[in-house]
Amino acid sequence: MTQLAIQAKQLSRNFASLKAIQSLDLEVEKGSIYGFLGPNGCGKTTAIRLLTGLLKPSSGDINVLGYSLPKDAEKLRLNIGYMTQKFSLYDDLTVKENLNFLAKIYGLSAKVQNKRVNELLAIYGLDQKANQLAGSMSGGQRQRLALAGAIIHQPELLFLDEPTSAVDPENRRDFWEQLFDLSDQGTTILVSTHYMDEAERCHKLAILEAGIKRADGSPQQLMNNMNANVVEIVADNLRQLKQELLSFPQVISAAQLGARLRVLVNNTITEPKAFLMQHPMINNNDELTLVRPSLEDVFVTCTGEGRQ
Ligand SMILES: Nc1ncnc2c1ncn2[C@@H]1O[C@H](COP(=O)(O)OP(=O)(O)OP(=O)(O)O)[C@@H](O)[C@H]1O
Repeated sequence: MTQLAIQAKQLSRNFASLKAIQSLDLEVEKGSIYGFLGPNGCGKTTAIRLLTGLLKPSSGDINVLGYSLPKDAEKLRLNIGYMTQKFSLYDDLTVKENLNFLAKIYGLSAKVQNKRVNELLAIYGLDQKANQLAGSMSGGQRQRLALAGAIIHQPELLFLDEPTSAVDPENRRDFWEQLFDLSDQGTTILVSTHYMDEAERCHKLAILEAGIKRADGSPQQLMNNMNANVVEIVADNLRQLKQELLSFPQVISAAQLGARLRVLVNNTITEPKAFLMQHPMINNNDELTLVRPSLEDVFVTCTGEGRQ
């Protein structure tokens, strides 16, 4: 039987009349990397704060690592790590002082603290920067320090809220390698993102929109279960063609990618290429190819992002 690190049932949180999270059901398996994918304001941070016990739900049940929240939030605290969007670092402390400070907060003994801090400085390539003020470091270095701080006490479960928003693609790639290392060592990771490529790296993910879970599963399951087929068209006058195609109710979205138009056609249409060929703006010389769906296509089909 799969063991769950996180289970939430019918979880909701309102801020006055705003429904930030609505009836969220969630299951995160131990040892997995689980993603929350969604645009700004969809409720990712609110969901994470509920699951860490920092915020009380308006209704619903939460169980994290066997603790019932919000009742057992204090007991849960030592078993989780939380890297916030703003990387909660002390800019006027050095790299090493930041880690030592966090080690003390988590109650590490002096001997363990020294060993753990040196180990983390080495793992995250910060040993040469140990005495530099955190405030003077680059985005990538700050991110690595924030991660080191979040796992100083070797938590079983790690929450990361948009951890790569402030770093370049190379640092993002390296950061994900570090997450896979932690996952291999048994840490369960819940990470929020608005990047499709990051979501694709997760074992499973939930797509959130306006506080509602629109879909969940592994990236492959989500792509297999999509309710649309994807056709790429190479033709003249793609901008006008796009507008024309969007007037068909069967066309979920059309997006220009350089010289191609990527069109999502509802799968109630069994022959999507033949269906599109009927349009007077498409002629026999134009190239129409049925292509594999991407996670972005899934996102577009299950949220309101499509028809614009
Ligand atoms: N403490 C609060 N008081 C009132 N409204 C809040 C509070 N916290 C969040 N919200 C609102 O709840 C909604 C969800 O916000 P949340 O920060 O969870 O989204 P998000 O997906 O994490 O977005 P972002 O990536 O921009 O942080 C937003 O409309 C936000 O304004």
